[in-house]
Amino acid sequence: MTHTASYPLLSRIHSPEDVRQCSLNELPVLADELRAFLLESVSRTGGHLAANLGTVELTIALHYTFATPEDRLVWDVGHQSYTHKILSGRRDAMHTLRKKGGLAGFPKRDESPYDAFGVGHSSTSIGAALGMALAARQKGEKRKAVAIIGDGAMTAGMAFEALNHAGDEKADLLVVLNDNNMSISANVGAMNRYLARLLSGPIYSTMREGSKKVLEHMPPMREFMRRAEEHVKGMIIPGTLFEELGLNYYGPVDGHDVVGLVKMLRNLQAMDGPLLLHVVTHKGRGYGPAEEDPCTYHGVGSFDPEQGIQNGKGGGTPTYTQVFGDWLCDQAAADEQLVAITPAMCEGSGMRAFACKYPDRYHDVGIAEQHALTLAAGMACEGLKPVVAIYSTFLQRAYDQLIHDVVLQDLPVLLAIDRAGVVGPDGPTHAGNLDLSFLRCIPGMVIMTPADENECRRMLSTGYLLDQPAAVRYPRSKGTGVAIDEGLLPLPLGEAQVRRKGKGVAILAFGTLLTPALEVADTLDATVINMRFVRPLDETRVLEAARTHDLIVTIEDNVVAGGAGSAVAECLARHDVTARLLHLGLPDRFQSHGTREELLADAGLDKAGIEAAIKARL
Ligand SMILES: Cc1ncc(C[n+]2csc(CCOP(=O)(O)OP(=O)(O)O)c2C)c(N)n1
Ligand SMILES: CC(=O)[C@@H](O)[C@H](O)COP(=O)(O)O
Ligand SMILES: [Mg+2]
Repeated sequence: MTHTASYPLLSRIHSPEDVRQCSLNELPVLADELRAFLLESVSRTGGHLAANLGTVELTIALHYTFATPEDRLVWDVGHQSYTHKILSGRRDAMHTLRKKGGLAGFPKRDESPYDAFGVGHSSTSIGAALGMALAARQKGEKRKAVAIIGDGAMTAGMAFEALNHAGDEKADLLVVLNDNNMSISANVGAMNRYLARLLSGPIYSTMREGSKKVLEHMPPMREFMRRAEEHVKGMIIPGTLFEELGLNYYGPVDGHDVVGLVKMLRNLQAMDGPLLLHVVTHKGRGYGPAEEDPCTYHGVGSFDPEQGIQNGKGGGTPTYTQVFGDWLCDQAAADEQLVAITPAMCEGSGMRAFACKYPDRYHDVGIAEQHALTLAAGMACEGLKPVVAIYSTFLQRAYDQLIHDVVLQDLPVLLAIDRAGVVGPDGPTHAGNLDLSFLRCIPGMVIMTPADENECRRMLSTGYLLDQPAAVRYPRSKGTGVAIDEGLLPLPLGEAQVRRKGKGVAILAFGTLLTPALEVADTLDATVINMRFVRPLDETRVLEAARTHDLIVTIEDNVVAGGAGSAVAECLARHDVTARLLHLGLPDRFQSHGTREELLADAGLDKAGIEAAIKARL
């Protein structure tokens, strides 16, 4: 619960309507209280901290100015929407953030009428807000649609596709570009440099104070624009890229001056047509450690704000991500044709060491998954050996590029698919539950599911050495603690491994669920086969198991529909072998947020669930 003593003004706010009752002078006080509340709350629950600290004033100003929820606020990614959640009636539930049954980490349409659009993946805001604006126009409804998008999210093709359309449609849309000069790590690309030029160039430097004053004192914008539109815009920033795309550009303005923001937004509110407001913010604002190191404070676990996050080396069992990062450096040392590509997820994918060691062979393409795949294809055409490290959920966006540009041309690109299967607190937008299903149907792909970290390393070597497209998919978790080979030894392609010989039941495990499968097998005296490859499937082992056991159980951390178990069923059907089959996997619905362990247990994929399901079938 919020302590009234600590947050006297914030504790009076139960909805945006209450915000709108505040005087302008109270808004900076509200911002201070919100920032303190955010730090206190997120340091306990974990979540996305730095981006939220940076958008406090902007969020207050938006709710203060616009008639939400009638006017639509569409947050891009949504990792910066905590102030929005707090102001729209969810303050007292913030302690449940990202926990099972609690508030989602992103805006979600069924969580609140103020969440105009469900998000999690980047760069959808302009398209969605444009859709809402066009719908309002068609229905004859007068309301604003506002997209709030970061400079990182602005690097994606989707954002440009929507801008291109918006400028042409002349729809009633406001795009607020929240420019903090950061993605998760440093932002990249020519667009980023262009935005920096807008901020540092002589025009902005000399006009900054002047233009701010012009805007603060100008009469209501509609009237003003009628009188001198071109003149004023010319005074602020002439000829921006956004103007060329058909949006009226305003700014850059200070995103931490809440009163100035309100005045600016009120002016823009009175204008029609597509507008873009360039707002400059500081990621991590107000909390020293996060201001200095916004990357570390982008997404945090719980920590003591007095101490800050302690980045000890930690030792212990490595995560699959770390295993990939180590393998990448070792493989790069062994082969100078190796190049590595990330769509803006350097740290999350374990590539920081590689990026420092091999800067010329490291390519952060921005939030551009589609481009990442096609770029890799182009490099492979010229004899390089690209490794694309990508989260399972974000690979969904590059599906056509994978099929059309990589696999159809049989190019040797290795996908290191992290965050496969159950992910956890980020919820369904970030779940990697579908990849086996959507990869398995692509002719010519090799798909590997390591059961432990050593196998992960060996599978990466296997995929790398193949002269064809290959994928290794691994979860967001620590390994099992097995010893890891130092070399770069491949595995025999398409060969499963019998891990336990039993009778009656044969468990065919794909990936890290081998561990609970082995535990269950000890109780049931079942055979366990570590299948390793979803494609090519070890058909010999599958057929043999079917012929010598009463029940075949397939286990995977992918949805059952179309997953690895389906591959087994198809194999049996193809060979006209009849067997009793039990498919264990993720359910045929989107799983909500919670810890990985909770979500696996909910799906019946912990030891107890697996055992119960098999016994029930027996
Ligand atoms: C399609 C997709 N790719 C990658 C991500 C991971 N991701 C989340 S936030 C983020 C950085 C966004 O930068 P920006 O829009 O500038 O927001 P900031 O964190 O700086 O406020 C990235 C890469 C994502 N959510 N969606
Ligand atoms: C919002 C977003 O997409 C990322 O910040 C994501 O939450 C990172 O997830 P990991 O913590 O698994 O790297
Ligand atoms: Mg940013």
